[in-house]
Amino acid sequence: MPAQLLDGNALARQIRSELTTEVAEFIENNGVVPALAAVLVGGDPASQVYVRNKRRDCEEVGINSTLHRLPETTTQDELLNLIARLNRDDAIHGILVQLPLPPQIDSRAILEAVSPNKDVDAFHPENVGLVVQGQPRFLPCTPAAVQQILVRNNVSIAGQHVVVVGRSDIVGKPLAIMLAQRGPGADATVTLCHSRTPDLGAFTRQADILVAAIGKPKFITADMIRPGATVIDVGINRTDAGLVGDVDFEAILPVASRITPVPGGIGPLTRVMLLVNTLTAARQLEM
Ligand SMILES: Nc1nc2c(c(=O)[nH]1)N[C@@H](CN(C=O)c1ccc(C(=O)N[C@@H](CCC(=O)O)C(=O)O)cc1)CN2
Repeated sequence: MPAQLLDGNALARQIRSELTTEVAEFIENNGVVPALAAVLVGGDPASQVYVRNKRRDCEEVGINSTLHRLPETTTQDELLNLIARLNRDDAIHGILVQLPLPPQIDSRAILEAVSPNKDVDAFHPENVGLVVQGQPRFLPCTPAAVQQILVRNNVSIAGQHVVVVGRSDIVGKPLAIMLAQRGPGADATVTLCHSRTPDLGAFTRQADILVAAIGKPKFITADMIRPGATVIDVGINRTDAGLVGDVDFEAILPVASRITPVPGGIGPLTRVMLLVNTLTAARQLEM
């Protein structure tokens, strides 16, 4: 039997509908509309699509969004000035700086300049530290999307062996920590693999749940999957053949028990988690 598709689009729709109610209640109780400021530097076509979609999602659930579009030549100081202004603006609850930033800008310095209370991507070191300590203010969006797709599809995590391939600051590292935490949606045994892991297949074949977050098209092949495993594909690679994930979807379909598609898997849920964090930020700031 082919693997069950874990449909990120359908789940994202469901969570947006839940959020629409929660946002309306928040507005009624506080007389304030949650607001996200999106910062887009340069003309990267994919980033433009992601930001446009994030703003459309905001509109759907009743969150205000503003777009700060800066040219490719923006300097570090210009961007820092904008962020300082958004930090001070009481009408803004969440700040999103779309990555990647142009090479003249030190991304780390920019992400550290965002007020931790408005850091709805959870990239600020203070928020990373809180995630590590199991006391998150916000959960990072893509790792939270992976956790939600598992939890909401009743995939057992506790006691399962999760193998995460990819050690990025945005996905692999925080996800490994979140799934290994004590508590609901976690309690997994986690192995974090990366480009220097020898005999990667020997690790991935032990996975009850395999998460691919390497950024290489179709890198995970069918022989690397334990029959019956759940496969979560975080990759979004633009190739001549279109948008493909990090796993060889067609070949893995008959081997896995569940799999996320690309597109339509983790991507749309990542955007939903930004909405969740923006509402959380508004609740915390308007308390
Ligand atoms: N500030 C941030 N920058 C970036 C992040 C992030 O979480 N915060 N992650 C990625 C890009 N990203 C979010 O910004 C993102 C990528 C893709 C999708 C998505 O919905 N993908 C769709 C396909 C859309 C398409 O046609 O390209 C899907 O998978 O179905 C959402 C968010 C880097 N930057």
